[in-house]
Amino acid sequence: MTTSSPLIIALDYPSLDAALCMADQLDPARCRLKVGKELFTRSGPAVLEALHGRGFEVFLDLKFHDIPNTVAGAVQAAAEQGVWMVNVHAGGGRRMMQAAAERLAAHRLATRLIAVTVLTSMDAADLAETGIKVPLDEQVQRLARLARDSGMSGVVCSAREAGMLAASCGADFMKVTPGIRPRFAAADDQQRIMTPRAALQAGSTHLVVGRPVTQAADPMGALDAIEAELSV
Ligand SMILES: O=c1ccn([C@@H]2O[C@H](COP(=O)(O)O)[C@@H](O)[C@H]2O)c(=O)[nH]1
Repeated sequence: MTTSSPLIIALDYPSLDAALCMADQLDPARCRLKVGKELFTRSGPAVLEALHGRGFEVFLDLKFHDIPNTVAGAVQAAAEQGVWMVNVHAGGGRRMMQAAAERLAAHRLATRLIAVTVLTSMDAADLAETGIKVPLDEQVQRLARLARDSGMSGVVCSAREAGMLAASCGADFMKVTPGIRPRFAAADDQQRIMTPRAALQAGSTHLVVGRPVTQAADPMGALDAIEAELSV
């Protein structure tokens, strides 16, 4: 089932059972689901099969970052398992991203392919410590343009950069934004955060929400509150 909702719920759980317990409370008409490194490393492709069987579109968030041939093979493997979207790190460079995009095209695989710019858990000081001395916004802009020119359908960025990227890369270029924090939620390890409503208004095309829902005392109540905020 496909949905018009911008919400992608991050199933960051240590077991398949825990992830499915949450998925069974959710509705594929109301959100997509994200499978990340912890859950996939624990459960493998079985989790994709289980979520697809329940009608969900799945974003496989493994952030591939390796030599072009390796990443192209990994992206192909993900797409052949029917995921809606998969990602790589834009820092892997043009030839890596192009190889991945070309592999999908060569096999007529319609999975969306996007690239991570600067992790939402990082601030300017974190970035500088890695040796990147330009302002954080400028680095996000540079990587987003490189991703677009290398055949990506969009990027992962924070909602704070979504407006800037809508102007430079176009409204249709996907701006998938984690670091979404409703007013009732803690920031946790996220540095560049925004509320759901502000993120959509800023130009995010998709909102990734994990702990504010999955770790809430009342997860469905938290999701209802987020949806209510978005529909105001
Ligand atoms: O820059 C990035 C890229 C990916 N993520 C992932 O999104 C979710 C966010 O979860 P929260 O619990 O809402 O913080 C998580 O799975 C990350 O791996 C990101 O946060 N930032």
